[in-house]
Amino acid sequence: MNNKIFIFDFDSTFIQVESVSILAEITLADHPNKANIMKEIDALTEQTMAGLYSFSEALQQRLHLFSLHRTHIQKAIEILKTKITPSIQKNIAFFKQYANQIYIVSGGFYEIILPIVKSFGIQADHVFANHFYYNYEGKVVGLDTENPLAQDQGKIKLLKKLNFVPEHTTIIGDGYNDYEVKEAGLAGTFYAFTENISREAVIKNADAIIHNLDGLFLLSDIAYQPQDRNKKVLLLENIHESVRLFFQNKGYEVISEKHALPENELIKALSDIHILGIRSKTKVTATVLEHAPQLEALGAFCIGTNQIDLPKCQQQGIAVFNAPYSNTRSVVELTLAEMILLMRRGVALNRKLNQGIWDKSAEGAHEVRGKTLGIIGYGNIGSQLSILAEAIGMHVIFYDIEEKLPLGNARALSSMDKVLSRADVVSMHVDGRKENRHLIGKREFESMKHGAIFLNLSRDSVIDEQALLEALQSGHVKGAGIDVFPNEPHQSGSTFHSKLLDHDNVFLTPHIGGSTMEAQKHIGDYVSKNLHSYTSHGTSSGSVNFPQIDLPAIESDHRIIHIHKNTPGVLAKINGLLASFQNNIEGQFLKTNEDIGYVITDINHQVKDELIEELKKIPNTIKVRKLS
Ligand SMILES: NC(=O)c1ccc[n+]([C@@H]2O[C@H](COP(=O)([O-])OP(=O)(O)OC[C@H]3O[C@@H](n4cnc5c(N)ncnc54)[C@H](O)[C@@H]3O)[C@@H](O)[C@H]2O)c1
Ligand SMILES: O=C(O)CC[C@@H](O)C(=O)O
Repeated sequence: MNNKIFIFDFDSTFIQVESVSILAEITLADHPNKANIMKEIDALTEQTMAGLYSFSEALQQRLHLFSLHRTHIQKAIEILKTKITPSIQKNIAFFKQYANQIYIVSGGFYEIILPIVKSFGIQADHVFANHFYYNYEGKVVGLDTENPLAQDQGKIKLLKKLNFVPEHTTIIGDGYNDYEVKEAGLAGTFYAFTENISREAVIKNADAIIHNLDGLFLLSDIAYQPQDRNKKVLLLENIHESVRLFFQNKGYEVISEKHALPENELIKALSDIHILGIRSKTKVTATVLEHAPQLEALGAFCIGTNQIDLPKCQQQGIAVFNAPYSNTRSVVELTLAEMILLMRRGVALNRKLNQGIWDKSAEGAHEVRGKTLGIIGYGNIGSQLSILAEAIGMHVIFYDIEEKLPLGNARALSSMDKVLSRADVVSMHVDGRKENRHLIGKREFESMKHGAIFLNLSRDSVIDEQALLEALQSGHVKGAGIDVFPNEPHQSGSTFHSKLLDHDNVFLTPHIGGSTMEAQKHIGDYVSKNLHSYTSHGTSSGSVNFPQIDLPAIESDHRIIHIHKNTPGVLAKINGLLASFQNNIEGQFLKTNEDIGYVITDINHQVKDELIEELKKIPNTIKVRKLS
């Protein structure tokens, strides 16, 4: 329908909330009477939106209840960008496809609305709203009252000026003033939009009630195909709640489980999943991946990715993301705590006291100050531990297979054996690569100082548990702190077995090095943002197995992703096909690694399904996706 005009309201329609309430929340943050003022503001909004009170008076009254500055407006924009109505966010492609026919008409504020709707392809001259006046200090001193939208019946006055053909005009909103446009004969259709709020006075007058944007697509004769209506996310292992909300707000369908799934169940669960989120427990094997036909991206909501078959992911064009630093500090803090506790024979004394035995003695208890800490693996965790250990008076020596800058007074030694033989405390912080399996076994424990403390908060495979047990039993190793185990249970609350249970100076924790509220929230934010950027814009930065391309959100172009085996000539074939479909390339980005090539192409036409099918037929193609 080329001549159709869609007019969208902004507050509580395009976004989930009223921007005036967010502005008030920000400016009144420390105000002693905040709660009452907010109530007054919300009541005024409600009465106006239900058509019971003068719009212009309510607008002025609300703005007088708090004092607004330019900086508050910037802050509000950042908050409101995260509060876009889910079905609107999900259908960004609709706004881009129909950008010339979509208008925003709002009693809200132009300066807030424009930066938000711009990324949906809506142009500045299609946005109508109020404008602030500022003084020289950036303080808001009023509104442009000449603007019809600052006045009563403002939308009607504006629509008269715009002079659209009423029969071709549909207005979509949650307020009585949206309905009034239809009542005045300026729009042929009014849809009450109830995804965020439903008002009796508004819905009873509507041509139809639409609970989300899908309603509009059903009722209007438009050729838009919602694209990610069926995009599904599976989150396992109790990933932070904010991740589920993030994806739901972006319009994905989310399934969230507290535990890991064994291979056979994972295979069943993945049949229609586009994004999988796991932590360290879920084993994503080649067999699992072969049964995940829709999988586009995989998020390890942790540091380690050794539980994932990364080469197989690459072969199947599945991008993998992790959070390389978000729980680093949490692991370091626990390591320090364990080190101190074990140096004081804390486990044994605590156990005795719990049995009712008072054993007040300094025997075998030492300060960590002045002792030597040997770190194996001086990566993110190892190097941060080094700094904090020095701060409490330890000497630090370390070994890493790669050349690393020693921080503070730490000293790099030329072999692991040298570190093991000189350290009072040995702490493992290597990654879980295959070559590190049983890096520490009988010989290595024997080469440690008599009475050393040993810590492993890295990966279970790194040590030979039986050898550790023997070293503890012989007293050669005085104490151990272990956070990672072979055969960790899939689910919290399960029974756990280990050779190391019930030992007097062994401090065991259920793989919680990174499990703090702070770390889990940071991990959640970081990985989910990267997963969404990848599936919606093609941005691969932060991926551990894909060539890194960092791109802005798709503006007005149509974007195609092509993933192929890294062989010569594929790009030429892609471009040949694009030309044969009469597409003009507006931007193209190619990066390769040893195995794959990753091409992102923005073209000037809507991407045809036939083109995608032809692109898939290019030899060595792994995956093709159209993004808008
Ligand atoms: N317990 C937990 O909850 C928890 C939380 C986070 C991370 N981890 C684990 O901790 C480990 C370290 O994490 P990170 O973020 O510091 O990783 P990182 O990749 O930054 O550092 C690992 C370092 O180990 C070095 N290394 C690898 N093999 C080695 C070897 N054989 N000898 C010496 N050095 C070697 C690497 O060169 C690298 O510098 C990882 O195994 C990670 O999975 C555990
Ligand atoms: O939280 C987890 O499951 C894993 C923690 C840790 O081992 C990591 O790799 O980040």
